Amino acid sequence: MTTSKSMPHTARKRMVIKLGGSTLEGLNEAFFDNFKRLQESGVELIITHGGGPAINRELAARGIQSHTLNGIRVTNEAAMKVVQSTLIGQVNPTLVHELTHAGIAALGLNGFDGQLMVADFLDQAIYGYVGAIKTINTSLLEMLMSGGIVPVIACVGANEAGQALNINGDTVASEIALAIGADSLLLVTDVSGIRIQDEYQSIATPALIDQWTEQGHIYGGMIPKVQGAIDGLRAGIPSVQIVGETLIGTTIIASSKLHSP
Ligand SMILES: Nc1ncnc2c1ncn2[C@@H]1O[C@H](COP(=O)(O)OP(=O)(O)O)[C@@H](O)[C@H]1O
Ligand SMILES: CC(=O)N[C@@H](CCC(=O)OP(=O)(O)O)C(=O)O
Repeated sequence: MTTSKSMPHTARKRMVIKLGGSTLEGLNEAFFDNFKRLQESGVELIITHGGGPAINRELAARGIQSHTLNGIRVTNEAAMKVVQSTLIGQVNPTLVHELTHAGIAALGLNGFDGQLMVADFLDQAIYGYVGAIKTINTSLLEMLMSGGIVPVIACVGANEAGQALNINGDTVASEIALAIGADSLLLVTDVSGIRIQDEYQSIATPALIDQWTEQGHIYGGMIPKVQGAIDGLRAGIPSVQIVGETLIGTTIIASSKLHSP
């Protein structure tokens, strides 16, 4: 991905928080209050979100088949329309409303808005209408954050021809975090981190994650999450965590950090 890389930012901390579709419907006021407190303590926030369960419901209601490959939805033209209308038309405004209700100035966005996420087909023959991000309009995000507005980003990209492309929410989160030079990335999901043989792991390294994935302990929707986490970490995001609604979970650290004295 190339990106209109942001200028080095001020001393304010920046955090990207991705809310998984699996959690969105169960989040309460206390959860959103955490965000308000973070913002009040001077942290600049960007929220990104998925919406897998809501998309599944809409697809089922219309009798449209879809399946996933390594946690990525193989998206045909009909499914793409449903993904676009569900994420942008339903999930995003609901979340913006909840944040507004918690006293946070929030603005809903998707890849079309201000060319926020320009994408190409990832591999049309395999995945159909799935996008890979080419550029991110970081200036737009900078402008909003400097005005105290929290961007709330739906994971729909647009190609140069104006075709909507479906991008996994975890991928969007890590790419946005990288592009704006976030100090930390939080992937909030319906489990308290990575669970291996019934035990939640408080720490994971890329090497362990590779091993767990090969052994089949990490599968489905956890795959793009750990992939986004590792890619982000390797590209320079200082802290990446996969957490549940209590915001406690697995911290992923580079192996070198684990072994350094
Ligand atoms: N090792 C693992 N630890 C925890 N969850 C895992 C693991 N492997 C696969 N999963 C699955 O990943 C799911 C989270 O991914 P997903 O459903 O896509 O969530 P989200 O909507 O938050 O992105 C968990 O609910 C669980 O079913
Ligand atoms: C390409 C791809 O996989 N897109 C995802 C986008 C939504 C998403 O990521 O939602 P979660 O956060 O709930 O997983 C999908 O169609 O389900």
